Amino acid sequence: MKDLLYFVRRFYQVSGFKLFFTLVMTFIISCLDGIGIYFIIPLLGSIQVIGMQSVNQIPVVSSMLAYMQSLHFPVHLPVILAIYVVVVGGQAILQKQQTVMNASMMQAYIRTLRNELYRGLLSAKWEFYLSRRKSDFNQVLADEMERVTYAVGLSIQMVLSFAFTAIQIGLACWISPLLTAVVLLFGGLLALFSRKFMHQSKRLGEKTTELSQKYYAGIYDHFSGIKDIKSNQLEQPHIYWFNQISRNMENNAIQMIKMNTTSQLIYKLASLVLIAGFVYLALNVFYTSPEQLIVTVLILSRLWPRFVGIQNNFEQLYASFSAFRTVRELQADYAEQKEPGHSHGGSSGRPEPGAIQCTNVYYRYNSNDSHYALKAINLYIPAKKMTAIVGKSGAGKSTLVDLLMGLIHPESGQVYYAGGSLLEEQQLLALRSAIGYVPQDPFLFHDSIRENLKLVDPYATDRELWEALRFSASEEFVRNLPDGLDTVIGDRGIRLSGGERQRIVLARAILKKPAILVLDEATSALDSENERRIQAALDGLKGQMTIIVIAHRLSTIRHADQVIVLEKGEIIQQGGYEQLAQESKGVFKQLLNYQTGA
Ligand SMILES: Nc1ncnc2c1ncn2[C@@H]1O[C@H](COP(=O)(O)OP(=O)(O)OP(=O)(O)O)[C@@H](O)[C@H]1O
Repeated sequence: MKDLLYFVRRFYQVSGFKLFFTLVMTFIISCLDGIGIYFIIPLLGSIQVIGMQSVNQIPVVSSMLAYMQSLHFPVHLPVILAIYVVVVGGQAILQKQQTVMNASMMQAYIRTLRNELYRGLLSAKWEFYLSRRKSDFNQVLADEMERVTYAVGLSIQMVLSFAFTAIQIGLACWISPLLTAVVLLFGGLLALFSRKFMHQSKRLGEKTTELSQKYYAGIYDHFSGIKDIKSNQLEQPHIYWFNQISRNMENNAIQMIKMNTTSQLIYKLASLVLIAGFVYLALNVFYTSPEQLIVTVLILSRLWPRFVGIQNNFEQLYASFSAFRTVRELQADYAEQKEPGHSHGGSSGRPEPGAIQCTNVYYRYNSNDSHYALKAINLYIPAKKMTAIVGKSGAGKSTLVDLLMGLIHPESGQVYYAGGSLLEEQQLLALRSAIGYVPQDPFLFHDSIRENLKLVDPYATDRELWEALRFSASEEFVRNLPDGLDTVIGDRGIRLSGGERQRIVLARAILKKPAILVLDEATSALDSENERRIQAALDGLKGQMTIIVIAHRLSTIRHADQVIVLEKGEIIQQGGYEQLAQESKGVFKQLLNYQTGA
């Protein structure tokens, strides 16, 4: 309920006066609806279905007719028909306007919620993404947001429904207090009975969330690993999985419909019993006149659907509780793990390009785990020099680089940047703007090479783009592509080879003119000729920017100013390439021997 109130409050904040306007409009529509209905009574009187005498005895109607007569309005069939047409027609026109307005309000609301959620998700720390399924973000942004918006619309409708029901109960009381009391009593008894349906709705709603999360996660995984699936002929188990989950979703939806229709059926049957009971009692016990009986049934037929509607809305609202909870939990999670710079709106100033120093840094991915990915790291990375990080697989190289880029934060120990100062929180984003990063598995968007490059500098000229491509030894192959810079490279750059992707991402990093260039196995997919060309280009950058390279192939770091050797998260060797190569023992020598075949 607390979550629902939060979303209703946000709706009020987003919609402002429009909400007020739509409430007023709904009130007018409802009044017109009521007038339209009660006008049927004099209409029946004028065509002599019931006597005009009886019509005048019905309180609301007699007041309406008296008012018309005071305005010198003749109460004849054509006049009554004309008023009826104007009232019901006016109601239909307003209803149409209100539907459009409601839809635009709901669309603005879902857009605002989605924007907030998306911005929030992007402002979280790196660690936040490590512990979550990315498909859950899709699921929340698409399905859960729809359910939340629908339920908020529903709850506002329910408030209005309550108000109209109250008005109608008032009118009904005026006409027949006893009858209204009996209807209310009956409605109250059924509301108690329907608690069972609410719980069932809530449970089915939770199942909907669970199944939809599984569905999104499965599809995301399958299409991310489609190459493995195809090459290992694993289509059948995946098709089977998809069939199963689709069937479960279908069953859940059918159960929901069955439950809704069962509750509606019970209400309908109850209304039949109620009306039959009334007719019987009215005619045989109270000897009511046929006119009174018609009016009685008319009131019942107006009030009862309102009870059923409110009941049905409650069921649907309960089914949406799981969506409220999922969104709120995600919001709370990313708010708690917000990256410091984002909370200050970031800083446009770059921290001075320069050295990085770590003193006694410890880091582990899980605080319950005894395994530290980095231990007692004491390290100095000089400005505008090339530092290489080597070590066996799992030694902690990528973790160390993530730490240097401020993606993860030490559990203990400190990281100093630039002129020996501890990075201020609001400078974190400025640090990132000074970093050019080329990862092991480079990511490119489904767009042209030009747009992929321009991501880091939207104002880059074609000359600058070609310069960056030349630097990363990509000029030749890009010129040979059918549309050159405008060639669309497919999802994640699938239409390029691994080496071509690496070179484009390197060109992108260079285009950013970074103060610190980080290459995480960035040349692993290159042939020796291209690798040699990039090596030469990187050598040319020494003295212009700080370069940090992770490399498995030791030939690529021959010209590094400093080599750091990691093992099990600790620095076990440190020094110049030649110096480490000349040591007779040690991990570096071992790695070198493996690679030279010695
Ligand atoms: N997201 C994570 N959650 C938990 N543990 C992790 C995570 N990422 C890495 N690790 C662990 O941290 C340690 C260091 O991993 P890291 O990726 O830094 O090694 P690496 O030297 O870069 O390896 P490689 O050369 O294979 O890329 C490993 O034991 C790894 O299992």
